[in-house]
Amino acid sequence: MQDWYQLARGKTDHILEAIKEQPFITELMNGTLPSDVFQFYINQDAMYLAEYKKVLATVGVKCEHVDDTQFFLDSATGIINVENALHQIFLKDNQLAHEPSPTCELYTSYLSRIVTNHSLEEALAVVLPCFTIYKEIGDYIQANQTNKDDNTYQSWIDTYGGEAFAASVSQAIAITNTYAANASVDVLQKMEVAFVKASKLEWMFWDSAYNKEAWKI
Ligand SMILES: Cc1ncc(C[n+]2csc(CCO)c2C)c(N)n1
Repeated sequence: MQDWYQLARGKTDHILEAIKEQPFITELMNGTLPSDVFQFYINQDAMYLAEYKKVLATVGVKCEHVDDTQFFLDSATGIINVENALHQIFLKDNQLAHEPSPTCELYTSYLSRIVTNHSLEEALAVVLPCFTIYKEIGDYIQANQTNKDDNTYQSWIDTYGGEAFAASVSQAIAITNTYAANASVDVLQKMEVAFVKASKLEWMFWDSAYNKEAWKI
């Protein structure tokens, strides 16, 4: 029998395929992504992560089982360690922006609204693409690149591809599947909407970085 994640993942095939074709991803894989574009991304991502770790901590607090709570609190702490290390390598303090782009604002606000005002099941669904899409894209880049010894962005790629990150992604999927197994048809429908929308926002986040998205006014 198909579990909830397999079903929801199936609804996002077109989004994953579109992400793999984004110039941000192809140029990151080739090592040709302009450094100012990557800087923009890392800068926006630092602001995204500052919100996302609070979102994960909130999901943890809402979980019913102590192990699930522990998982999300550990993941929130992990962000501070792992992602900050990446930002230290790639983020240049001299030209830091402090205003989130429209897409960064939209994504973090959407996550926060669902996690704060909606069910635990929708909260689990909305935070999941952040784990699963980075895992799929990390693995995709590692499998298709031909320049592992000579890519400026290799430490970013290796953070999300490979085994260490895989265990945490599997656990996030398993927890979400467990709660989905007891959810009503109505809640399952809402979980799918949240999962698909967050997946689209992952596409938009890379797109907005590539185009250095600014506020129109
Ligand atoms: C926009 C955006 N989406 C997802 C990630 C990846 N990510 C951020 S926190 C986390 C969970 C624990 O590490 C993961 C996988 C990112 N960096 N930026």
